[in-house]
Amino acid sequence: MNYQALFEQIKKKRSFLCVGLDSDIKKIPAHLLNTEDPVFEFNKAIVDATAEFTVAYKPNIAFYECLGAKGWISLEKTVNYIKENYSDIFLIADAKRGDIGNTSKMYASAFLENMPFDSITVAPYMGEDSVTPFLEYDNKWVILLALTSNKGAFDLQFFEQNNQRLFERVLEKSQEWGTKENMMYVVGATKAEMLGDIRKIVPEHFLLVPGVGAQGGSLQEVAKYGMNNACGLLVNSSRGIIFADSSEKFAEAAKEESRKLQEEMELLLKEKSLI
Ligand SMILES: O=c1ccn([C@@H]2O[C@H](COP(=O)(O)O)[C@@H](O)[C@H]2O)c(=O)[nH]1
Repeated sequence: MNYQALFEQIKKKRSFLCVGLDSDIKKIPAHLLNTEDPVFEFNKAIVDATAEFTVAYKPNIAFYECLGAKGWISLEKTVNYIKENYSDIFLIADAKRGDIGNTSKMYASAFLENMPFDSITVAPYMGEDSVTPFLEYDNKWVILLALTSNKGAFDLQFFEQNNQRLFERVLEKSQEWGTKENMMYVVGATKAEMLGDIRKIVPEHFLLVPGVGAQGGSLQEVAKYGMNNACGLLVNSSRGIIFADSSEKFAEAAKEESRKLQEEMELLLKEKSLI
């Protein structure tokens, strides 16, 4: 999916919601645990309930790889199900990979070639040769960690030299590697006040913004400082949607939570005259 197609999807759905499939086996409703593949059954129900309100899904790979081979099978079934049934939805592998070039190539092949992901999150700290192998695929995206939502972001990402903070250096330097057509950045919703500074460096790029919902970030603040003329935002909520309820009604609850976020997003898109 290219930049314009993603913006078209946002306008069509009146939403810039990304639902995070952090499908922790320990939190999956009990009645699903005696099915053959509880994680897949859970994801399928969540996807069917939320697809009308969302433009992207983001399985966090940790919740699958921790289950070994079984987890990889659940992940593969999930992403194939989404691509087969909701082909317009943007798929993000939240894998946070990046290694020497030779190894990054293998990670890129795993997620962008052998699985139908549109994008993968990548850690930038090994530099250009660790990132560019992910950029070799047409219509696929790298989502580079820039300013993360967690407390530990203050340990390194605000380190300043020559009046430039490390996350700003990441934003600036990486523009030599990719473009707004194949690179996005992760910026945590918990640091929405930094979005003004971030937009000075990357005014047009899409930003993947986790941290609303369970981490307490504000959707309104994110839109206020981060929205651009193509929306330029994919705002993720994982636990706040998928674990809104732990009973047999979990999918209805997820639908309701994603509907609420979509309705707020519709208002924000209207305020900016994008729809
Ligand atoms: O800075 C970051 C980068 C990634 N994440 C991931 O996003 C989701 C957030 O989940 P919630 O349940 O909505 O808090 C999760 O997969 C994180 O690993 C992030 O939160 N912050």
